[in-house]
Amino acid sequence: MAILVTGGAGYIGSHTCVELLNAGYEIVVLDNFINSKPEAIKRISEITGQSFKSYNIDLLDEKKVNEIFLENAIEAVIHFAGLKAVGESVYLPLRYYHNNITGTLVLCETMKKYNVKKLVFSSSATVYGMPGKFPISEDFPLEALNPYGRTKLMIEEILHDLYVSDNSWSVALLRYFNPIGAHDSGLIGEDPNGIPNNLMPYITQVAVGKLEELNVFGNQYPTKDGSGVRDYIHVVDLAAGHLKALQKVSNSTGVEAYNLGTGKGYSVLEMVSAFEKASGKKVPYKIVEARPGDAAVCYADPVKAKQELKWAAVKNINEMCKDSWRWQVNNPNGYDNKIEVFQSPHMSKSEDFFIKS
Ligand SMILES: O=c1ccn([C@@H]2O[C@H](COP(=O)(O)OP(=O)(O)O[C@H]3O[C@H](CO)[C@@H](O)[C@H](O)[C@H]3O)[C@@H](O)[C@H]2O)c(=O)[nH]1
Repeated sequence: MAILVTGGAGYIGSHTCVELLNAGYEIVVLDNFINSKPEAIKRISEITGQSFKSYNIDLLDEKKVNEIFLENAIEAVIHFAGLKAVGESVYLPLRYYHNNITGTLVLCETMKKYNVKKLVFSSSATVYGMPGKFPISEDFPLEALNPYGRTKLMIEEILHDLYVSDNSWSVALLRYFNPIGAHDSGLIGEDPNGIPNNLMPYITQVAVGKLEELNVFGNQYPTKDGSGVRDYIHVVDLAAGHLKALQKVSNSTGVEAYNLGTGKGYSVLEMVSAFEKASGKKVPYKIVEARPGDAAVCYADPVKAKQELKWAAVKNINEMCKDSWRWQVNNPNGYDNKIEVFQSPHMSKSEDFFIKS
């Protein structure tokens, strides 16, 4: 029996595949490689020393998705596949609704057809909108602020309806806070297209000399230093949370949402100094206007995941920064061309960050 991982070549998907293989699961990956690279698949095998089936298939292609279930004995699905850029979703709402919602409908229809009813869904803390108090627990009111967030919220609701229609389904809705970091091999990590939208890849690209300086979006928030506060979580901790959720859905029925965060908030300026300390690199920055739609503060109450999934994040901010940096230094162009030894003129402690061979 195998676990189907949709979007398994992506940032969180690839790290989860490594944890699944290391834990002895058989996996089958589906990815359309629109926002990911086939090289990630090779590297998952390189890290784990294991091979697995990977299909270059779009979830919208019902016939091909059906073939995966015909060819493999799928017992459960971890569903990462989806478009995820907030800003882009505002300009391309139909693309986001079609891809994320219809893709999920095709997946669930096929699962139903093959009597596979265990699903771990990649949701997001974005479903809390702009909460007024902290920490955020799973019973907070839900709200979407953009089409991307609305797709996550709508999919959560669709999965609830599915369970109401058939109580033999078992679904975990995992609401991620801010994943950063990378596998400590330096072989897989976040590989954004073009200029990064998110803080950590932006910081690492400044540190490696690809971007000139970081723009800190606002310093007038009601936070300790005026910059925005988020709950950053190591992607390997996040991946481990998926294995715990998989065990949970395998042994029960129902639909449950879980926050996957650390419960701690760090400001943008604290992240800059944590990164400088971990990497030995300076990160020049300037304060610019706040980004429209950004919350001042966002951090999780992770107690439900601890109690019900027996999961808690264990990696600290220093490990998150070190691992993000190692990935960036070893792969200055992401997966595009693997550079074994990268000599940055700015590097002070570079030997720490070369790919382990
Ligand atoms: O160049 C940058 C990028 C970000 N920030 C700030 O850094 C923090 C984190 O921003 P970012 O990394 O973009 O994450 P979020 O805006 O918190 O959004 C992430 O977290 C959400 C869930 O909470 C998800 O819905 C989104 O997809 C995901 O990108 C915020 O205070 C931003 O204002 C900067 O100051 N400069």
